[in-house]
Amino acid sequence: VLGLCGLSHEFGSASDRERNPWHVTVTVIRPGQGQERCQGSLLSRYFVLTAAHCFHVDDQAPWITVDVEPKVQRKVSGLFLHPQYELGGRRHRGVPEFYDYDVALVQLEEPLGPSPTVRPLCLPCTEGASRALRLPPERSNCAEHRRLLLPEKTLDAFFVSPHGPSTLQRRHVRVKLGDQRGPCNADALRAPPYANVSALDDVVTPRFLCSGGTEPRVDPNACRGDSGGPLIVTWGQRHFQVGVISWGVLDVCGRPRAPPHARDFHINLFEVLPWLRARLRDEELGFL
Ligand SMILES: Cc1cc(Br)c(Nc2ncc[nH]2)c2c(Cl)c[nH]c12
Repeated sequence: VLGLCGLSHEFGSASDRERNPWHVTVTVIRPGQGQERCQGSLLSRYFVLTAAHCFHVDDQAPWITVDVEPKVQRKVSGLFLHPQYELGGRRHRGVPEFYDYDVALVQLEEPLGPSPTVRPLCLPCTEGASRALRLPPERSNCAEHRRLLLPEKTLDAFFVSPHGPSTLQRRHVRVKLGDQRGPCNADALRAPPYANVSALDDVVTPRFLCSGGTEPRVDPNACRGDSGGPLIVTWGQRHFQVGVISWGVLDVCGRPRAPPHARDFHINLFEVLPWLRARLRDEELGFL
């Protein structure tokens, strides 16, 4: 087993990688068609979780590489897009890009870690997460994980942005749940590609978590290149992945004064557990 999930070194002199040992970058180089870059997270020795929209349906595993740390590039043996992901699935409803179920798993040719700079994030609804949450056996279940990690109220979380070749910056955001969820989701229709969309439900589905905006505090926004990266919740000294960065309303990344309707949308991992469980069955994660 890969030891303790979601553990990082937070002491002063720790490197960015020691603080975020689960962070990887996924690169797709399509022969003769340029390249695409996304972020991802290590969930086990062989599997990286990222966004499905980083890939085309005909992408091959040999075209994909995973950068674990500077100059450590790993080959890929498999690519698994969520079966219900379909970017063009709602074109007939005026939705040019539909990001529902925007998640993918990338399988590495060789196993990784553990090491001080390479370690998986805790995946909810696994035994590793229960241990990290320090739950007694009678509370060691998926409903309890969801109650603790994703309560129906505004939630502090963070994502990680690469800031140059070897620096990783944590961006602290608040996920708008509870009574702030509606107003956050409503801003989805302010995204330029959705100008002709009439119904909010055509774009925002129950799979999404919404962050960003200026209340109660100005949240940073994800850049397109941050897509696929993990949305992380901290519990004590341990870190848990609750979402995957999918898309945003405006491409205002990095700009300090983003408007209140600059929101980012993430796929809620609790909404894709059956797929994660099936694909990660042999990874000894101990799904609950
Ligand atoms: C992080 C991120 C990903 C994607 Br994909 C974007 N593209 C997009 N969003 C809506 C329709 N298409 C954006 C934009 Cl725009 C801002 N941030 C983004």
